[in-house]
Amino acid sequence: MKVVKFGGSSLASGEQLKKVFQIVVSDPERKVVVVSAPGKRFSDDIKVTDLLIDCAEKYLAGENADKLFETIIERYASIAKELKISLKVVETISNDLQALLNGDKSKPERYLDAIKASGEDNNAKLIAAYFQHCGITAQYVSPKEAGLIVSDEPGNAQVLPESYENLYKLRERDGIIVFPGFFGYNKSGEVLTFSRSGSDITGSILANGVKADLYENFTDVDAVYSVNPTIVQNPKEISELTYREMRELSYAGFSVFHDEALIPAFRAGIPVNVKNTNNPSAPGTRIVNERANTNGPVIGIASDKGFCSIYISKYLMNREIGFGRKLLQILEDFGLTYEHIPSGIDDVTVILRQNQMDDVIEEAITKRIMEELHADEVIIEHNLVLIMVVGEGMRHNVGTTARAAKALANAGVNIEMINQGSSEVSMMFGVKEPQEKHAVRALYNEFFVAVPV
Ligand SMILES: Nc1ncnc2c1ncn2[C@@H]1O[C@H](COP(=O)(O)OP(=O)(O)O)[C@@H](O)[C@H]1O
Ligand SMILES: N[C@@H](CC(=O)OP(=O)(O)O)C(=O)O
Repeated sequence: MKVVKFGGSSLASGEQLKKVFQIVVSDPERKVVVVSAPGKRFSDDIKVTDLLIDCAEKYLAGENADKLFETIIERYASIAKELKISLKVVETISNDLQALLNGDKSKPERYLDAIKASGEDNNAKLIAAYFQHCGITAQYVSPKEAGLIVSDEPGNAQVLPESYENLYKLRERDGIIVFPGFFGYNKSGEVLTFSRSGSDITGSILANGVKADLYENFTDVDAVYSVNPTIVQNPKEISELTYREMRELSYAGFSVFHDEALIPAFRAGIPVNVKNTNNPSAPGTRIVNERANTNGPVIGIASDKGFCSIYISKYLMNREIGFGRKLLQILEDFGLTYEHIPSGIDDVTVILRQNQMDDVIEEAITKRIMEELHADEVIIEHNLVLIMVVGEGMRHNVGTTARAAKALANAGVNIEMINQGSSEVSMMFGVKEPQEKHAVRALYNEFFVAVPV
């Protein structure tokens, strides 16, 4: 049995849905189909999820959102018209969304999650109707009915272990199951979404739950490329990579597959195959436990914006018991999560996602670190990009860091921070935002284009 997930780009129009149908029926093993909300039809288009967020925020602010509502319903209606299916399903979608928008707003985060989730939920209903219209046995299955239970964290839910046993029962159903991605229900029956792009996570959870032989993730590119194709033109395709490599690359910007979507499939030993809806005969990229071929130390280079660093120096920091704990306690008091902590003898840098910070928080943190930890210096820097150079081959290869650092130096890129050693399969460089593309291209050139020395 295979679980197949289609991303928003594969479901953006009726024409795309016809391809999806052909892909599903061409292989009888494709029994569970996980779907996102309609995505972008062209580069300046707006994803339905983004329209829904905008609409919900207008409702919360008491502003008029009639135009947005119409735009959302029109997305579903145009798909239904293109596919020549009954417009009754669109009427149901319209009524459901209106009821949700008029619902309880006393907990805005939960309200927002319910509206966001409706994008996938309604699309799954529409797609099940289309599959039935095409004459196959297909049914929409709600995550509630299937028992996909998640933690109580709006916009960032995590699957709870009991879900897997519940989902195993889906194996007994006849025909194709069309399952909405991106959300589950907490124990009290409230809707909660995963983080953005989280339909990949649903697919992986279902693959684990039904003990699938393969989790196929259909998107709009032929493969996972060794570098973001919007930064380097026609980059090298990756045919096979490990869960570990993919986890690190997707964490650091390979948006083609959600970083949290690896774990459920990995735990059940289910391989993942990233494929192209627009070119389904291409083999795509396989994500597996171990890979055989190691063509050089590096398999991919990823980069992600939006980080800041807190640099703290204090003479004899290395001898002070509890310094790290007290520092992290201060961050915890502000409800902040951190990403990395590279350190020296008398200095430590904490890297955080910048969107958690503002001027007031930064000032308060600096004050507490200076006063409570008696630091000599505290400097907060913004607009950092983290570049991750990843490859299992780095475990055995000497000199990869030197090659990377030299390539960056030759390209005139100033390295703000290096973190190497904690992970055996990656090294990380911090650079300033304007140097991102330049730095990524220099590294790509070193490891994939130039002849290695
Ligand atoms: N290394 C990479 N390999 C392939 N695609 C990448 C990579 N990094 C970023 N991407 C982007 O990810 C996109 C696919 O992800 P996404 O837009 O979320 O698709 P979907 O709509 O199928 O969920 C590609 O179109 C590409 O622009
Ligand atoms: N629609 C949701 C979830 C998702 O996975 O979407 P996509 O498959 O288009 O990345 C989002 O935009 O976040």
